[in-house]
Amino acid sequence: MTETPVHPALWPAPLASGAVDATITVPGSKSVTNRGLVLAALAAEPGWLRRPLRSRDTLLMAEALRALGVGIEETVGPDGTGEAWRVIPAGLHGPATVDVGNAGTVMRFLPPVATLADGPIRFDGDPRSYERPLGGVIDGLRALGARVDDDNRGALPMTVHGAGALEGGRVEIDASSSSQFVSALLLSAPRFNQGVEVRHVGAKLPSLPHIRMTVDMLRCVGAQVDEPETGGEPNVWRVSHSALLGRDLTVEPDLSNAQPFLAAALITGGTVVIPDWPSRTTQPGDQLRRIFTEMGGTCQLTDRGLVFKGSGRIHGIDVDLSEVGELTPGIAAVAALADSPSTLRGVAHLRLHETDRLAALTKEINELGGDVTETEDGLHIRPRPLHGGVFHTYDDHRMATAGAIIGLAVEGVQVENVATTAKTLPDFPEMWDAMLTGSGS
Ligand SMILES: O=C(O)C1=C[C@@H](OP(=O)(O)O)[C@@H](O)[C@H](O)C1
Ligand SMILES: C=C(OP(=O)(O)O)C(=O)O
Repeated sequence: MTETPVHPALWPAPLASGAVDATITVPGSKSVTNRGLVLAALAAEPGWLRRPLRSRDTLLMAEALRALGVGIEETVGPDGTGEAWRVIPAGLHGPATVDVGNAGTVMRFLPPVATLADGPIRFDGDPRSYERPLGGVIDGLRALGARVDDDNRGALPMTVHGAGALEGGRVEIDASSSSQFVSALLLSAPRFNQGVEVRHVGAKLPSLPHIRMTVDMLRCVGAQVDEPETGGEPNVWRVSHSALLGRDLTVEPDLSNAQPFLAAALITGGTVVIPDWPSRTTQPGDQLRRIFTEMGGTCQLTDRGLVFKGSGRIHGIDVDLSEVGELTPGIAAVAALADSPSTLRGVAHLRLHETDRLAALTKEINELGGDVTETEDGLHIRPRPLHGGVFHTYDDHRMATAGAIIGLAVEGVQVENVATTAKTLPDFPEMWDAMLTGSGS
């Protein structure tokens, strides 16, 4: 047998030697951390963000807010335990430049904030950020009274000419390509002179839990929000003009980043405990309890956290993932190892995520011997025996963790650029090793 060549940029994904048995402390949620930073920056008084995620996406958000004049001090919490960020709001100033990297939350949530600054804010980012949809935010802000120069028409790079205030009011947008358009306009709306009424006019709206998260977090800092789920008009959200409170917020663990570890329990017939799994949350990752149970696991919320066990069998699944699109790469990886076919639906918008995730998953799983076809809005996955090879990641953190999941069960998988996991989980390779050697936290 010839040895698989090892390339420095290739990470040999460890093969599981048996059932995993580990407790994994998962760092804070990206989505909660970045919303928390924006809301704290817009508040009328200082606030705390405890157990924030420190990763590329959240450090870019913090750096951008600092560039606009906000104070963000990294420190230990008021009771001396754990890491915390003290956020000190200030008048927002331009000129400034914001690097969005490839963070959807930064490129969408910050342009509305920039309209409140007193000068031009230039937005730029990774090459992929130029291809990700932003039109709903740009057109929405223009309709609300902002001046935006988008040389790339509806995409980055662009300049928001902050005028120190924004009129706000009613706006219609099509958010079918990203729920983040709605979240973006709502998050800054308490600071618009007239607040906002956002009406989504597209055929579908992905990632609804993330919009619920926006509404919940706005209410938590004192904002007045009317929304469809508490008796409001369908597809319409209203946020009133008001001052925001500076709060002391503890960030929940990132349940979407718990996914690869839960998948490891499922694949190896082992047990993984995730401490501090919230009993009530808007995070889409909470739906893993249902999805991975249907795929063969069992789970229980206990005092120790979520206890998830694999049964040694992995079943295929037919599931609409439109609410939880960011879970698709991890589910596809597990489905490729299942005992029956899977159909993943409702995720056409993933073609414009960090990479075209539907094309990337199809190509990379098939190159390992799999049988995946793209549909109009998802994937058909027919499990076949897989073999080793390079799993390319296209600068997509969730492709890297998907490759690691497959590598648990397939010898010789090498994940290209595993460092891309730094977007939301910088310590992933170390955490993965610790899980497999039984030295998990
Ligand atoms: O608001 C958020 O924090 C997010 C919303 C979703 O975006 P899309 O609606 O663009 O899929 C999700 O995929 C992304 O990872 C995080
Ligand atoms: C889609 C994702 O990220 P972003 O916030 O960049 O849209 C993701 O994390 O899966």
